[in-house]
Amino acid sequence: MQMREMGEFNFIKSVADDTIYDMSTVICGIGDDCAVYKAKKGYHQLVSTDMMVEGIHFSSKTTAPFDIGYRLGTANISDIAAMGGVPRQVVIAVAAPPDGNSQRLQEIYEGLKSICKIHHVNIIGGDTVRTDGPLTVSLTIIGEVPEETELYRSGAQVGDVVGITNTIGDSAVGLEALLDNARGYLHCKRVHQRPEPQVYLGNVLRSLGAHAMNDISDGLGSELNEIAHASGVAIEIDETAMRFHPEVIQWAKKKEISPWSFALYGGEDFQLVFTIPENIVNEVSALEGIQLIGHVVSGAPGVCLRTAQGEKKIIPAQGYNHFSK
Ligand SMILES: Nc1ncnc2c1ncn2[C@@H]1O[C@H](COP(=O)(O)OP(=O)(O)OP(=O)(O)O)[C@@H](O)[C@H]1O
Ligand SMILES: Cc1ncc(C[n+]2csc(CCOP(=O)(O)O)c2C)c(N)n1
Ligand SMILES: [Mg+2]
Ligand SMILES: [Mg+2]
Ligand SMILES: [Mg+2]
Repeated sequence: MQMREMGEFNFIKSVADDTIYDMSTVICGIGDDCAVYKAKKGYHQLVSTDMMVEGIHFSSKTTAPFDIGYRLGTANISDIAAMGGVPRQVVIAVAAPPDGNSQRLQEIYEGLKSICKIHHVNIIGGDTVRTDGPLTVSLTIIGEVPEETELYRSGAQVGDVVGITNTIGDSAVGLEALLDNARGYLHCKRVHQRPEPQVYLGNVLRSLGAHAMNDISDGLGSELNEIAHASGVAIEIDETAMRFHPEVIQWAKKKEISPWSFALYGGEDFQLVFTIPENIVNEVSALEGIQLIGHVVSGAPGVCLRTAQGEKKIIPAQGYNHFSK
């Protein structure tokens, strides 16, 4: 059924059930002028918002409707993870073309509900409007973190070790493989379509005493530069320390480019990049899904890659930029 046949209020009704996955915090969900939730004493509230636009963040070639909702959830949950927090509540806004299929939107909600269920995040409200432009979905998320323990981009200190969670560049390879109709590359395609936010590792890193953290949405080059500039430090990444997923290496070889270009400038991995003091390096490196890849050093704020031959190459802040292409 087209959205114009279904109408705004029937659409809202059709997506409003099965949206609360942690009853203990919600006083009023979908249905009134505002949602009402309980904030926990002794915690800071975290708020962030990220949207997805058809043709920019997804297309019918790259992303099924379910996965649009899933990735929208991940992009937002990931920002809470990047502060060391726990995600709690979301509100979603939808701008839909009137001749669009309501079933497709309901599938987007199924994807969003699926990732929210995993992380016990409640969908407590939203907004629905018509647009003559592309389908646009926007999510605002609320999370919490024990007060004064949240991790900022500005916390890196000279002497810290730099790490990431899991592997990166995977999503960008997945996107290229999907756009090229390449066979295989199932891991990378999966990461592009259903990335997993790193809430658990973000919280473990915070409780162990990490100094700074950021999530990788635009590319490691961009995120590391954000940490370096916010903290007023220089960051050196060791070229030989990074382990890439075998599919990333295989794709990079096929395209005759370095796997680093996917990791540094690809984006949408939704892994975490962080800095930790020397005294917790052993504990952190014993965690599953952690790679230590560099150091925080003194010097003018910026990021460089130390090559196997000992050369220093500057890593520019050149991740994905919506207005640079
Ligand atoms: N249009 C805007 N108006 C006000 N603040 C904004 C706007 N766009 C972004 N911001 C703020 O700018 C900061 C950086 O936003 P950005 O979207 O780059 O966050 P990010 O998590 O690093 O990246 P991504 O969007 O890729 O997840 C955040 O504090 C965000 O709230
Ligand atoms: C069809 C299609 N083409 C290109 C891309 C790549 N892409 C779009 S937005 C973005 C950065 C994160 O965005 P934001 O900063 O808004 O969080 C990236 C890497 C894609 N996902 N789908
Ligand atoms: Mg953003
Ligand atoms: Mg972020
Ligand atoms: Mg974000």
